[in-house]
Amino acid sequence: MLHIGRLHLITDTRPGRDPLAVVDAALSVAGPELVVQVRVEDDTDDRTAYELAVEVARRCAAVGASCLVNDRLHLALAIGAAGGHVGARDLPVDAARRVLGPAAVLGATARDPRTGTAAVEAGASYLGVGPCHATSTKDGLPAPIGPEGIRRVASAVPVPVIAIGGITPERVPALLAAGAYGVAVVGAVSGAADPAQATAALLTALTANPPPPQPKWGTSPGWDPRRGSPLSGRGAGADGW
Ligand SMILES: Cc1ncc(COP(=O)(O)OP(=O)(O)O)c(N)n1
Ligand SMILES: Cc1nc(C(=O)O)sc1CCOP(=O)(O)O
Ligand SMILES: [Mg+2]
Repeated sequence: MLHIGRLHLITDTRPGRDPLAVVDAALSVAGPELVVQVRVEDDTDDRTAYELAVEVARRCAAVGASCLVNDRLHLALAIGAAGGHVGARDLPVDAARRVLGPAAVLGATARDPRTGTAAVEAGASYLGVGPCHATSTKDGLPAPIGPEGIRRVASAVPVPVIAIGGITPERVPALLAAGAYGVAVVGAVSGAADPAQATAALLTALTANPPPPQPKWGTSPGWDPRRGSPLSGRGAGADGW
């Protein structure tokens, strides 16, 4: 089974931010424990996104941390990232899996058990589930689902759940108790006066609350290349798999 880190730092590329300085600070504290997800604004051109992703991947590689790319899977492939993350308006999970291949980490956004189960069946390695709490980082999200929303999804799927949206160290214990394996943050680190100290506080909250053993994760169907492509006419159920 793939190893997936428990603390995901998502880059903040809004005007006035310095995503690489924040990544450097977080990596200096978390090292290989950290997953950095490269996420850029929708109107950022691919060249700019690529240049940021190259720098993030280089920094991650230097300390053994993982780098994922949000949405733009061609960039994930181009920079040799560990994988990518997709949501409802991105490539469907099965298509994303075909792009990235069977060995990659593939995250998918889910807000309820039905979507989460479908994403796992389609090949997701982990689920990003939220928004757990109100966030000022992203507009247009549905109402927060809280720890109870995490519990509903986590109890339904055989893959790690990464809680997202308004995460702070103080909120971590309730989310882990609800079944989250880890957390993804933007503002808690990027908006902090001291991003290194903020990273340390999140790591402390996570390690003080280790996840319970999850034998069910080993049973995840993950991605089965025998499913073929929708374009090939082959697929789960079509010939009895
Ligand atoms: C860990 C994690 N969870 C959820 C998301 C959100 O992805 P998505 O719904 O595709 O929205 P955008 O981030 O693309 O705006 C995420 N990126 N990471
Ligand atoms: C990018 C993103 N996706 C979300 C979702 O719920 O799908 S919440 C979110 C932003 C998270 O930022 P912060 O840690 O500052 O709240
Ligand atoms: Mg997306």
